[in-house]
Amino acid sequence: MLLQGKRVLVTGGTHGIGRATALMVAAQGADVGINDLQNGDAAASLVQEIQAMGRRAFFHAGDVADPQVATDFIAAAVKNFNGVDVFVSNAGICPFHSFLEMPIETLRRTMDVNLLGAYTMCQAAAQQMVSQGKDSQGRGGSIIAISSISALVGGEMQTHYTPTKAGVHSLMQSTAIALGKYGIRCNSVMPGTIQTDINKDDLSNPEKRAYMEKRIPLGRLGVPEDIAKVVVFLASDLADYVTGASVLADGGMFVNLQ
Ligand SMILES: C[C@@H]1O[C@H](O)[C@H](O)[C@H](O)[C@H]1O
Repeated sequence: MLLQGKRVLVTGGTHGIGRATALMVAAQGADVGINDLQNGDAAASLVQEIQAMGRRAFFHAGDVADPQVATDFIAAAVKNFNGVDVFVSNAGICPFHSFLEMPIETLRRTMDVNLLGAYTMCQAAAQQMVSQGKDSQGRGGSIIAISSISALVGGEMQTHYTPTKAGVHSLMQSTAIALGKYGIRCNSVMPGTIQTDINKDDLSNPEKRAYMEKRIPLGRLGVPEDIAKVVVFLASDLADYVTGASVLADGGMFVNLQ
């Protein structure tokens, strides 16, 4: 069990990469706090599934774009678990849209959820981790932000999205420096094209799907568990000397020029 007794929080945790992460960290021995926009069947069944593994779990509804939700989510972690050891900033949106006609509302919403939300959530988690102090091995906590291959490359219909993913990657580089003295590690994961709700419509176009699959040396689109495994590594003591890093998990898509 790589995460025995660790207290892990996940945003955007009731579906896709977030859900797979919540289940996999629980399977590795962690207690899990989940945040997502709405409470509902997905949240309730996830909490039940984790409790059925013998772990503690709670759900906290709220929009990450609202900084107050960050404060409240951490307060809920203190109430339920007496603190936090691992924070996974996963909540994100990608409403594909052309650049020239991009509505300001779509741009603002994408920036507020993907970057402002990641910033305020990671800051609130770090403030709590600093107040908890280091453990006997000098560990102060692990913050993991879900960035993307799109932090490194562009997307015609993602001009509002790719800057936020580059921003999340950069945020982890700077917080790694700011928080190293507290024994807190900060890293990003860069998923490639992972089949989730976020791109279901986009990949329902057979040409687009075939084009993306052809770009992947491992020959398949990713699944949420492919990313959850990387999160478990970065959350675990196996990554004790890993901070300020970014892990591409894209089946080789990024390097595949020719
Ligand atoms: C929505 C999703 O976002 C990812 O970051 C990457 O850009 C994928 O290709 C896209 O399908």
